[in-house]
Amino acid sequence: MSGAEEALRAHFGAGPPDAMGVAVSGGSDSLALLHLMRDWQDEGGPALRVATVDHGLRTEAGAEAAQVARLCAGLGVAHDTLRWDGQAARGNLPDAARRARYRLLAGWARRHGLRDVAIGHTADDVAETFLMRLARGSGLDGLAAMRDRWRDGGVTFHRPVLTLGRDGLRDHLRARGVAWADDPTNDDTTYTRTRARVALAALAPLGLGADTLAATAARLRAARTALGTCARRVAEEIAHVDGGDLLWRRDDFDALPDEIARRLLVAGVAWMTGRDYPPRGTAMAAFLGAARAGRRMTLQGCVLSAVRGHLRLSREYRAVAGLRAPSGAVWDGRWRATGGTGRATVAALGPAGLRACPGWRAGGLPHGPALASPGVWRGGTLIAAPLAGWENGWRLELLRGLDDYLDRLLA
Ligand SMILES: Nc1ncnc2c1ncn2[C@@H]1O[C@H](COP(=O)(O)OP(=O)(O)OP(=O)(O)O)[C@@H](O)[C@H]1O
Repeated sequence: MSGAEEALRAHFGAGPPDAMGVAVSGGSDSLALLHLMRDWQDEGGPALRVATVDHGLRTEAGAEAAQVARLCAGLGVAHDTLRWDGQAARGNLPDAARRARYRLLAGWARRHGLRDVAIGHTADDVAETFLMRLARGSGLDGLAAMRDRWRDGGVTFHRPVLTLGRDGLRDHLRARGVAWADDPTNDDTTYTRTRARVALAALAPLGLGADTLAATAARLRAARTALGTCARRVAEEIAHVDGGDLLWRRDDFDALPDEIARRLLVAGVAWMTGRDYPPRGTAMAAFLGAARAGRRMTLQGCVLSAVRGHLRLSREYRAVAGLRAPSGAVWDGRWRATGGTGRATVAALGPAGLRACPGWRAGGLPHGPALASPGVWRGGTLIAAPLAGWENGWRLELLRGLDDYLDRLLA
């Protein structure tokens, strides 16, 4: 067995799935992944099904998908082309395309009863990312290598060739006479990744090859995992949820090293807002400073305050003042009103809601969090405010609880 075959099989350990999907763009990395997986299938590895995403962004993309389909037909593997209507996307297009790709792949896998999907990131991708992050001044989290597997949308995505170099994978394809598609953006030096690739080639004579940098990034990933595990243990001890707020015991928080304290805050903000991307480093440093000083500060629509021996993270009223959702639907990404009868609307209590609910202090929430907390309204009239102590037949269910927060500390 070649080293590449061994590495690929080692990724799955003793219990590989019976069947799995492979995401193949037509580039060398994912084509080599496909061939390695296909050889394994003959020797008892998972049965394969392949998908290519046509993002509709380059004219050649359709032809490349058709080329992958032909190749799969030759290998006796089922192939599907998934199309994305990228016209609707705004903002950062490559990022939107990447997110859409994972969403489409997860949906495709679920439709075909596949719980695992392999993608072709390599050690070169890790090394290029490492250089790009160095250039941005990233710390441990940014420099750590990408995960070799993660769950999303009910599917586990695998990177079985993450420790292998691109050159070796290309040799594997050449030996089999397989041609791959070269994405023209790979030579376009307006892309940071292309410049990182060029820089990497220049660093090789120093002994700083892709494999060396990828090995360092893998060590940093192990360190990141260890810190995440410690942060989670600390949070289990000192954090709790009250209403929709997250609280940490202040004495314990103050005694934490900055690195752990920062992780507790970053995960708290992500938990509250549902955003995947952490705040910028400078903003986060200021937030940590405010936490240390017990000073009020707002970040990404969340408010940090020091109240009665606790640090309290709450939703900012301004961030949710305009949000409306029919009862039964999800409000602010994390609340659902149930139990009452008839149609109603969920919206923040705000000043009008608190006026309509004079006993709101009975709910135990401070004034700011009470303003931002959800109430149930009908035609502009408040009919229930369960978090402010007035249930009136309605319940408000928090869809992300403490466990979700704790899990984010490991992510
Ligand atoms: N159009 C596509 N169709 C199917 N799979 C794809 C497609 N594009 C990428 N992939 C899968 O994702 C893997 C990584 O590709 P690529 O490096 O372009 O991904 P990315 O996540 O967009 O990149 P980045 O590393 O810049 O975040 C490929 O090896 C392949 O398995």
